[in-house]
Amino acid sequence: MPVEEFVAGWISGAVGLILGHPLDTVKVLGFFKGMSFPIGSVAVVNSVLFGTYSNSLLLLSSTSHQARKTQPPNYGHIFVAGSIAGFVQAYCLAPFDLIKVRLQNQTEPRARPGVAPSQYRGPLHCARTILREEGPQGLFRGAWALVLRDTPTLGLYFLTYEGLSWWLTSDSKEPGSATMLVAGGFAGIISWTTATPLDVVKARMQMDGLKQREYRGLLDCMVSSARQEGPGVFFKGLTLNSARAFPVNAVTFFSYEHLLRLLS
Ligand SMILES: C[N+](C)(C)CCCC[C@H](N)C(=O)O
Repeated sequence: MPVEEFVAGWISGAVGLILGHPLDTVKVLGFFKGMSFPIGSVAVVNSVLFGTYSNSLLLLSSTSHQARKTQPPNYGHIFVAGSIAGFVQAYCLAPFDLIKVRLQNQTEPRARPGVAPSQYRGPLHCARTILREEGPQGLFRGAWALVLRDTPTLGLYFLTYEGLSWWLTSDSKEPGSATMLVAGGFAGIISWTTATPLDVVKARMQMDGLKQREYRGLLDCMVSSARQEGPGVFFKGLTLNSARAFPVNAVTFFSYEHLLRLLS
C-alpha cells in the first residue's frame, strides 16, 4: 500500500489548517483559540483522508496517483473513493472536532478576576471532562452528523478537484501549480457549500451534551432548528466557510501534489 499519500496528506493538512484556522474559529466564535490542538489532529485526519482516497481509488480503478495524471480514472470511481475516505476520516475526526468546537465556543479561555472560569482549561482537560461527565460515547457526540456531512461532500471534493484538474490541463501533461491551486480552491468551496447545512447541525449536536440535552437526536435537532429559526439556519456560516475554503484547500492540494512528487 503506497504510504507517500499518507505522509503528503499529513503535511498538507497542517499547512491548510494554519491558513484557515482564524476564519474557522470566527465561524464558531473566537479567533486563534484552540489551534494548537487541531494542528496535530486535523493533520493526521487529513493524512487518513488522502491516503484512504488514493488507495481506494487504486483498488477501484487500478491506476496509481502518477498514472491518473495522464489517464483520467472513471469519475464514478473518484466519487466512491472520496466518499469511502470521507466516511473513514469522519470517525477519526469526531473526537478531535468535538474538542475543537467545545474550546472554540468558550468565550473566556483563561480565568480573569470577577469572571467565571471557562469549563475547559485546554484540549486534554476538555477530553478528560467529557469522558468523566458524558462517558466514552460523549467523545463521539455529533459523530453521525459528521459522517453524514463528510461522506458525500468529500466524494464531491475529490470529484471537483480531479475533474477541474483534468479540464484545466492539456492532454498528457501534468497539472501545473496554478491548476492545483484553482482546482483545490473550488473543490473546497463546492464541498463546504454542500456540507454547511449538516455542519450547522453537527456543531449544535456537539454543544448539546454540555448542559441539559436539548435534542433527542439528529432529526430532532434539524426539525427544531428549522422550526425555531427558519430554513435559513442551515446556511449559517456559509460565507465564512466559503471564504476560508478556497485558500485552505488551494494550499492543501498544492502542497499535497508537490510533496507527492518529492516523495515518489
Ligand atoms: C467535507 N468538508 C466540507 C467538511 C471538508 C472538506 C475540506 C476539508 C479541508 N481540510 C478543510 O478544512 O477545508
